[in-house]
Amino acid sequence: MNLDFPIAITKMSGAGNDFIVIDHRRPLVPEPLQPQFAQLVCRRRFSVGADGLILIEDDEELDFRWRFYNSDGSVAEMCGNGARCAARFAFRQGIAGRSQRFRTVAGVIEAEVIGEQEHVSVRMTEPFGYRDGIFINLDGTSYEVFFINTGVPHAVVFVASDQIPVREWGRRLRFHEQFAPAGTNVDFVRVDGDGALLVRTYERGVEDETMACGTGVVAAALVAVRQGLCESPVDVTTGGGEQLLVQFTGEGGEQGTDVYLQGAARIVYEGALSPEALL
Ligand SMILES: N[C@H](CCC[C@H](N)C(=O)O)C(=O)O
Repeated sequence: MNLDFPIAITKMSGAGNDFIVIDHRRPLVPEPLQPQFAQLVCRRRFSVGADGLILIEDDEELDFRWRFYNSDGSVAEMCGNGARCAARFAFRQGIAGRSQRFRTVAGVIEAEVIGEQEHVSVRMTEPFGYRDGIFINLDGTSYEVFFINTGVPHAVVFVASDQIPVREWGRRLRFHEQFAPAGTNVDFVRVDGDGALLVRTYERGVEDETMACGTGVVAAALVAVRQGLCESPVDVTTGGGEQLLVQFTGEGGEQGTDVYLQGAARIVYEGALSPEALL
């Protein structure tokens, strides 16, 4: 790919959901090449490796806008963990202050960079499209599957144990006709006695389990509250073992409003891509 190397990148981790973030206010990768660029740089072991690519760009009225690509090169409307990382990056680069507003395909995201502990809180887009009463057989047992869009589509399944075949069951639901043609992310949720959640997620566009999914833990919390299984604020342990906090007003489901996601957004390293990162 004939680009203007070296290309400065920042590798970030939002609770184990990892991203390559690039200051793209000076266009470096032509738009038609961006999906392929995302696939190549997100390829683990052969390149940087990540669940997604975030390009930060100027916006006429907001602090910035972003382009978000999954590791398979597909564009996603929103990414909760990626939004937290983008806000931390923008603050560190002087692109925005601690309180920020930026544009995504799903809508305008408000973010707050909190203190020095690398924590960021983002206000999510209003959830919509809540569905229940979908029963799907997974292991000889019929599970009720809930659906809600928290910026991207999510199917939510409550399980008694988190020791389940996330990749196998996740793929079956991700491609299930109930969620065609857009497909969906899939969240497997165990509710603890104290009303905390453990959430393991199969992500559309990564096509594997990720260590955390921000819109996924929000979907899980909204459905769990709607089902009377817990109350906001909801502590969530993610598949990678890190903690995220979801809080909102209202009864959950798509009646959840003022939805916030908070957690760490870590800067892992800063570096520069060489042309060999795209072979
Ligand atoms: N893979 C998702 C987008 C990223 C969501 C996830 N990483 C998050 O933190 O919300 C999709 O294509 O719908």
